[in-house]
Amino acid sequence: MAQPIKVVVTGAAGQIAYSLIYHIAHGDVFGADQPVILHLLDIPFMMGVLEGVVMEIQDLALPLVRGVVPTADVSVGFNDVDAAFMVGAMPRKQGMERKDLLSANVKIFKDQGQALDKYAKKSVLVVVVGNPANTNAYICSKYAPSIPKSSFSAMTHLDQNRAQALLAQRLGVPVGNVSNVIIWGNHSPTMLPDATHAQVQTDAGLVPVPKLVNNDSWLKNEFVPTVQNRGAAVIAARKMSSAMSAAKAAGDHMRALWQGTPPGKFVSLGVISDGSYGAPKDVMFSFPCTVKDRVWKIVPNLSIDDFAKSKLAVTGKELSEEKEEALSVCQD
Ligand SMILES: NC(=O)c1ccc[n+]([C@@H]2O[C@H](COP(=O)([O-])OP(=O)(O)OC[C@H]3O[C@@H](n4cnc5c(N)ncnc54)[C@H](O)[C@@H]3O)[C@@H](O)[C@H]2O)c1
Ligand SMILES: O=C(O)CC[C@H](O)C(=O)O
Repeated sequence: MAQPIKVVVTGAAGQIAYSLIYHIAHGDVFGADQPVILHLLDIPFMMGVLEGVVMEIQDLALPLVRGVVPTADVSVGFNDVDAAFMVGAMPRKQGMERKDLLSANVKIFKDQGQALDKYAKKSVLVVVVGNPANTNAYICSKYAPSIPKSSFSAMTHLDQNRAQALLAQRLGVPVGNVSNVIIWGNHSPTMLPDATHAQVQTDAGLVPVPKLVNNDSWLKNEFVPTVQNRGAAVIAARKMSSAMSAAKAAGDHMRALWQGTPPGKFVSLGVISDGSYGAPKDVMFSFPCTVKDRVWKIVPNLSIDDFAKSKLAVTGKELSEEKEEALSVCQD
């Protein structure tokens, strides 16, 4: 069996981590043969709660767990880690604007970027979940200059899963038969969920989703806003931010990075933009990607129509504005 890898989860006493830790410990993310040492980082006030989480991990009796390190000290939490789930941040509550999160959370990612730079392996893969995820990932990477920018990504896999599930429901097919839905841009209501290149596995082979849906108005006027606003809908119903589905998506995202994407399949990742598809450069923009040997590549040459182009411009502009605001918060 392989040597254990060290995996840090920040915000380890919180809602998302409570589900995410199980996925990691069970082998759903890094593989059924990959032992893990779990580094669980939270703030000093949460150390009591974290003790309870550690007891529960022990009581899971899962064979892949080879150690658990609960801590409020970044030099311990990030020490020599191979993979990092950056979850620890304030979630939006009902009545809060998404923008309220930026000033509250972005400084956490500056500090933790600096800590990753100092203590983590240089080969670490960093997935940012805490909101605003794309801009936090940008800041985290900026303050960790010794780690390649391509090792940082922001999670839009929850939006991808939401879009995939909505299409499966509309078409009356199993969700696992739908693939290659794309999330473009920011993990925010400006994102573009795009079914143009999505496919359904049928008995007759792969069939394009737009052909099966056969209703452009539904795709533009219902599918897109439903996915864009799903996070807010969950908050309105639960009075708390999505957690079980966010944890599953964080595992899906890291699994794609760690184990690669199947032939012909895309995964949406918020990654440093090279300006592909007219996106602004040097922001963490969600693109369709393939992954091989832990290296992602933006899928080239996909057709995008005028509707998509106009939406990409809006979400790109939002990301550029968020980046400027975050940089100014970090200078305060
Ligand atoms: N990208 C996505 O799709 C997505 C989806 C859902 C939620 N989120 C975001 O994930 C974040 C976490 O959500 P949650 O529901 O788990 O929140 P939560 O409040 O339940 O847990 C957050 C945890 O982070 C901890 N924390 C705060 N500052 C920290 C720091 N500096 N270092 C380490 N830990 C710290 C808190 O003490 C708490 O235990 C939120 O920002 C939320 O908006 C993102
Ligand atoms: O705060 C929000 O609007 C969304 C919270 C979370 O990112 C989600 O998508 O469920």
